[in-house]
Order: sequence, then structure tokens, then C-alpha cells
Amino acid sequence: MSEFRVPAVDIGPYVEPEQFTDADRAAVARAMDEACSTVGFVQVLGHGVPPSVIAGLADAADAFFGLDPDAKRAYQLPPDVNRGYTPPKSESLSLSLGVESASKMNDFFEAFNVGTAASEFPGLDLPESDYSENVWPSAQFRASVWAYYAEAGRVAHVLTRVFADALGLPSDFFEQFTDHSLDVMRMNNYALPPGTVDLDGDLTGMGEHTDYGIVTVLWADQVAGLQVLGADGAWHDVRPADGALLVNLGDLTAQWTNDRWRSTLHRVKPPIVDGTIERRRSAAYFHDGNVDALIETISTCVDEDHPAAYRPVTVGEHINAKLRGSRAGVLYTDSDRNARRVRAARS
Ligand SMILES: O=C(O)CCC(=O)C(=O)O
Ligand SMILES: [Fe+2]
Repeated sequence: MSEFRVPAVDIGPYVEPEQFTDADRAAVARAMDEACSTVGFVQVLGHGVPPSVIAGLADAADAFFGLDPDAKRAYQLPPDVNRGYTPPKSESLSLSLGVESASKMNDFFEAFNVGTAASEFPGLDLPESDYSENVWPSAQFRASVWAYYAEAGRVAHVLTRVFADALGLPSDFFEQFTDHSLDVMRMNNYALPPGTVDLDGDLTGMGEHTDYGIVTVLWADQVAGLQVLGADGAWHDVRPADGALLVNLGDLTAQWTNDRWRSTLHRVKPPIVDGTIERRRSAAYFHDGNVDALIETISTCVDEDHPAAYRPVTVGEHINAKLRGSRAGVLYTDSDRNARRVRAARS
């Protein structure tokens, strides 16, 4: 069996263009094309996010998740508002895929979501239901989380420029779809108090899913748990290398590229040590695109051997159908292919 590996790509030549040549950038774009075509997950180096900003994010998440359950629940919002606190076992990501979890148990992660708000674009009439305002447990939390949010957003934007080059498109191709991008960051905490862990039950940290948008920038600590479904049909453990951010493609990119690039299935199954869950943390920054952008397969990705596989969809339509699955328990039904891949991997 061939060894599963998440390729590393150093995007330094795009982050600090003046220090590199066009040939350096072309090499990055080629490496990205290879990674996106084969795995759909990439270890990104040279991203330029200061370690102090990452440490600030981790500290803010630790401080919040360390509060009493009641204090955390004060920041819970209705399921149709994708912001604020999500208690453990209130979502089921596999429902976003059209698959019910074997035990019908919800995922045990808890999360805190922040995102882009309509008020950031006073000149545009953006729907508040998508671009909801944030809630902030403290000024310190807000400053630290927002500093990282800005950095992750910058990295996501740089990545779309790498993608455009890798796909042979004009470098600014994605700008028209992302100038008021509906971005959301989910900070995840995988932990259950000692004594509450039912070792015989189905312990899913986060159920299998694909991400919904264009690209995800994922910071994760190095505790095991993240698993990626390889082209070989098996689940593989993935841990970020020192200093790396994990990057994976979402459904909209698979759709744009007619599956030349992969929106890779992944899930989280944190290890159990001495009868308790080894705590794990992550923060997924979802770069989803403008709510009103129409995603149509890129013409260079369609030919006789690769007929167009998807009907055009707006970002808002797709993201909301998916969120109704994960957050509101309404099974998503437009993804037979992915649901089949998950069932095949289970058996
Ligand atoms: O915790 C992780 O490493 C993955 C999280 C994830 O897949 C998500 O939030 O969509
Ligand atoms: Fe994900």
C-alpha cells in the first residue's frame, strides 16, 4: 500500500512577492495543482502568520472553553445564526453530507463561531441572516480572535491567487467572487469531562464531512484526531507539521474545477487515553465567497472526457443547504456521490 502523505507547499513566493521570481511562483502553483488534484489537503508553510497571533488565538479559545457550561451557553444563538457558542452534541456534520451517523449521536465537539458581518460593508445591502453580527465574550477574546481572523483571511486570499495561477486563469479570477466573501471561523474544542465518556458508545468528535466553501485554512494543535479519506478509500491520520497551517478545498472549488480538484472528506476522532478524551483544539477559517456569487464550472475543466458534473449554484444556496444539515438536523440530499464514498469506507 502506498503511504498517505499530505503534501507541503511553501507559499512564501506569493506572500512576499518582491523577494522571489515569477519562476518561484510558477513552481508553487505547480506544487499546489498536484496537491489539490491528488489529496485536497495541503500543509502550507511560508504563510507569514506570526506565532504570537496563533498563540493569542489558542489562549483566547482556552479561556472561553474553560468557562462553566452555563457561562458559555449565554453566547448560544439559534441554529440558523451561524455565530457564537455551540455546546457539545448539538451538531452532526455527517448530516451535511446526507449521511446519518451510525448511532444517531451528535458530534461531541463544542465550538465558537465568528464571521464576516454586514456592518463591515456599509455600502452593500447584504443579508443579515448570512452576514450576522458577532457576539463577543470579552474585549480580550475579541482582539485576539479578530487578529487571527484577519491573518487567516489574508492567507485564504493569497491561496486564491495561487489557485488561479495553478488553474491557468487570470491571477485575479477569484476576486469577483470574493470581494465581500461570507467567511466564518469555527474554533473547535474536543473534550469531555472525565467520567462522562461512554467508552462503549460512538465517540465522534466531528462527523465525516466536506467543507462547504472555496478553501479552509485550518489551525490545529498536534493532538491526533483529524482523519482524511484518501483516494485509496481508507481514513488516514493527519497532524500538522511544526509551523504549518493545514489547508483543504471546499465543495465550491470541486464544483468550479469539475472535480479536477478534490473537496476531501474528513472527520475528527480524538484519541482516548486512560478512559478519557485527550483534549484537542482547532480553528477552521472557511473562505466561502460572496453570498450572491454564482459558481459555474470553469470552462477549461470541461471536455469530452470530463462532462460538467454540477449545475450552477450560488454560494448562499449551497452554504445554507449544508448548514441546515449540520446545524438544524435537516438531512442534506444533493450529495449522493460523497455519501456513497463514506458508506464504502465504513464497510
Ligand atoms: O478539528 C479539526 O481538525 C477539523 C475541523 C473541521 O473539519 C471543521 O471545523 O470543519
Ligand atoms: Fe471540516
